[in-house]
Amino acid sequence: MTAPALAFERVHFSYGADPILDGIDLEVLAGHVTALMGPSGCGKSTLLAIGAGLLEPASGRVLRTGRRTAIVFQDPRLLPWRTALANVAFALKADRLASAERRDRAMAALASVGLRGDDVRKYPRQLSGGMRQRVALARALVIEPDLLLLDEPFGALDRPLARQMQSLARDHVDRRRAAALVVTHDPREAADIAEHVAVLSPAPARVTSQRALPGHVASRTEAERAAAAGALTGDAERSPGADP
Ligand SMILES: Nc1ncnc2c1ncn2[C@@H]1O[C@H](COP(=O)(O)OP(=O)(O)OP(=O)(O)O)[C@@H](O)[C@H]1O
Repeated sequence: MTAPALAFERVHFSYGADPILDGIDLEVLAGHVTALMGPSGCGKSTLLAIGAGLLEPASGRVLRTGRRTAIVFQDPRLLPWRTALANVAFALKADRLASAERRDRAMAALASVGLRGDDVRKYPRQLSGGMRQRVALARALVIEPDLLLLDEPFGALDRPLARQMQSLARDHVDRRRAAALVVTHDPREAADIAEHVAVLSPAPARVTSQRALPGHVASRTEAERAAAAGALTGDAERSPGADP
């Protein structure tokens, strides 16, 4: 039995008087990627922020078993006054490493997302949107998180690069037996990266379906991926409030 690395139990949340989450029950398992889907504005980013401890639920519980959580937002949120290298190295600040060690790890994380040479010394404003997003992923992975929360982080990237970044996140989950919760609108992306998929209803959101996809993503055949994407599209269409 795989243990949950993150569990939401009857989580409710409102922004002021607007109820957004209406009793979310969801488990994110160690060693697995869980895709989170649902219509725009239903509360997916809000749920991720609660999972990261950035927002407090109005009621319900959030259980986290790992020590380290990293989150990558839709927009990269880099520190504009630091270079790409310094942004990534800064994430290791709490680790009390020698500065040369911090720098080496940050360089390795940047190399893994394809940033090398002069680019690592550039400031965020000097990088393309896709490069900034890759720096944000490097900053998340460099701390070797037990829990990785990704809010559509590959949207700004072209398809081959997006796939490369997905597989980096996937490798991290497999290597470290980390857990990942990944927001996506794309059933095909979910079928390519996830073991589990949860679909939320429009706000105030509940989990309307949860589906385990067949096998490990690495051994999933093209036909299985296509079938899973088709089933997920069906789930989304049957979700209450979905466009007819
Ligand atoms: N800080 C905030 N204050 C007030 N309302 C907010 C705030 N952040 C988000 N909302 C509202 O809460 C609802 C859920 O937003 P959220 O960003 O969590 O949805 P989402 O499912 O991630 O959307 P999308 O798929 O479009 O990114 C939306 O109606 C949004 O306008």
